[in-house]
Amino acid sequence: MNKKSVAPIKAPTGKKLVGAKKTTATPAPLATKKVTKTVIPSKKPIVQESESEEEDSDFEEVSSETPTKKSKLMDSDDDEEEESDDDFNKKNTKGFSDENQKWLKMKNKGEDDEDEEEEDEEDSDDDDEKTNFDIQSKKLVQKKRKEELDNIKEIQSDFNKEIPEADKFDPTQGDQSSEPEDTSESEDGSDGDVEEDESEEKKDNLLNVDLPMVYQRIKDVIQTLENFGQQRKQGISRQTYMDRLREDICTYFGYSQWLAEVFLKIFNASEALEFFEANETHRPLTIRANTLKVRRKDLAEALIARGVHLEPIKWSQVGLTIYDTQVAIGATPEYLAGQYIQQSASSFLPVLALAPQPNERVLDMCASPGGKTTYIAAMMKNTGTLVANDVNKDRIKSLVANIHRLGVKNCMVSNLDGRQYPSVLSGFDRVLVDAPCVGLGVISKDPQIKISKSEQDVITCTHTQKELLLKAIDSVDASSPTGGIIVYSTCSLTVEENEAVVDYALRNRDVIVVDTTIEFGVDGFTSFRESRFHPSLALTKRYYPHTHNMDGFYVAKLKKRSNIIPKDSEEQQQKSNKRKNSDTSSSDSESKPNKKQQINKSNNSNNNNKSNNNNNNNNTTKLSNKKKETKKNRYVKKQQPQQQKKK
Ligand SMILES: C[S@@+](CC[C@H](N)C(=O)[O-])C[C@H]1O[C@@H](n2cnc3c(N)ncnc32)[C@H](O)[C@@H]1O
Repeated sequence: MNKKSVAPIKAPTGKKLVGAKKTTATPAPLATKKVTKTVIPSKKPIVQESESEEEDSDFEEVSSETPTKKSKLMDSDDDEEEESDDDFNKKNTKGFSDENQKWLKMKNKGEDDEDEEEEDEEDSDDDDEKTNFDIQSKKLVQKKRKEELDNIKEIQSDFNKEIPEADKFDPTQGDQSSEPEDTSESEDGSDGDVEEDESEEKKDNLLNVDLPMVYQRIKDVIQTLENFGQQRKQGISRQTYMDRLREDICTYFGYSQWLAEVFLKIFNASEALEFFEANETHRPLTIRANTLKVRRKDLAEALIARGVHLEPIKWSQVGLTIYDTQVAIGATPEYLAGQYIQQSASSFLPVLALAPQPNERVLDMCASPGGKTTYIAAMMKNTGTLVANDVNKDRIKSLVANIHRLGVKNCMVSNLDGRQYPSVLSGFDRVLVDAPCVGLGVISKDPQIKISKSEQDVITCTHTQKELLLKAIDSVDASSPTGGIIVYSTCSLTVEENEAVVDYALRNRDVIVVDTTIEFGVDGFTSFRESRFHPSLALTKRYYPHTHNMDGFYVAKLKKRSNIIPKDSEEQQQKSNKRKNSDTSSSDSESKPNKKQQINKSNNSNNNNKSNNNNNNNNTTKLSNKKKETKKNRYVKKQQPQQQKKK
């Protein structure tokens, strides 16, 4: 399978929903007034409206279980497997979108299931109501389609306008930017009135920008960059074109210079444009059926009966994309009964990679508000022990509410800094680190990110992410008969927050990168500008709004090979250096680290390094702080029997 070309969430037409190449229309830019109407076409999904990764934070938290007539609640101990789409096709439902008809067949078509018949009889009273609903639904669909067409016509008339040759970008003619002049350098910065005037002037200027012209120039410059040899103006450097492009991206889409540059480094110019455009539209609204309470097909039938147009997410056994709905998705009896949770499709991925098994010990280190925790519990079939942790006390409330509402019974919640973990509890079979991040994958949900985030935010996050990941690894038992697995994920896209963090873990712990087992996604970077990462980073996966029609995401799966913590790792050296700096009384001779030990990371390598690691244990770096030394040695000792047990 061509992994890069898979579009996992599709519109019922089978076309990718997002991707500027497919349409002549351009997305509504931040500064435009004209093209602001968001139309939900009849066969396009409803979009996610929440402002963050908190899947159901907008929803009322109620834990009552109120099964409806149509929705058969499963006993939470029910051992039934999640259904395949084939099973689903055998079942029936009132038809909605054409695509739904393929997937959910009409009732009473060759069904011989007695229960179904009984249920049909019961439901016959509802038929008139449903017919009425069908008519209303069709009218709504037609109205929306008309609105959509009108909107597209409006956009097209703007963007098909011929750009006068004189207005096109000519790098030989100096600065022709149509964006406002930079008035930030005020003559008298201390005068508040002057500043206010200038800011008003800026706003006015922004509204006067000829956005269609800027957009056309973005396309022209990209075209030139793609055929640079033939199309460049003589003597004009690629950098000049790139600078023009960045400026125009900032003007048109409203990004800070820094952030536009970040994405122009990650993507080539035309892909960057697709990415920026995708961020102007929301991702489809998706829900996850809670298999502790209901099967996806039963939930789908119940929701369809309420006037919800939906489709299964093809690559998931529990996901549904909502295309249109007559009812509030966060207030149906099925929702209140905990049969589903609103969860972005990308949020399924780390849990699929983690693949928790029944009866295991699993830690979700950064768990609130619990979208992934509750999915993990469902995959564990409410058995074993699941520990859900979050440092933020306020967010713990929504975590606990979701745990209750979804009927999770194998979970304990802790409110700690994840970095405390191995010293509080360890020996887990699997750990998920869904790390706090800058959130560059969720710009469509929170457009403020375009201007609010800075390089410093990335640096701060990266630091925490590295520490959390190392502690997550230390919390796992390498000799777990079923696991020894760590999954690291973020909803951000910088290489610093993703591949660089995993590479740091490879250099500091005895772990290897393994396949996520998710069949789609773009391979992680093994090199990025001046950085070089371990080749196995290609096994990690990136997800993009413009490629996969889901929030930007990163997923890496690690397998722990031994419980040994190299004493001369970068991490230890950094700690040691910190201590040296902070404790002037400690002499240099006391705190010098050992020579850096290289761990052989090759997946095919034998365990030669094991003896090195063991030797290294006796070679513990001297610590200036006695207390810390005692604690650390205790930890190493605690780990040794596990290492022996493994062999
Ligand atoms: C991306 S969100 C997690 C989303 C969650 N996994 C879900 O699926 O619903 C990151 C979480 O990490 C938490 N967090 C931040 N720093 C942390 C730390 N040092 N230890 C533990 N949790 C932390 C934040 O409070 C936030 O809830």
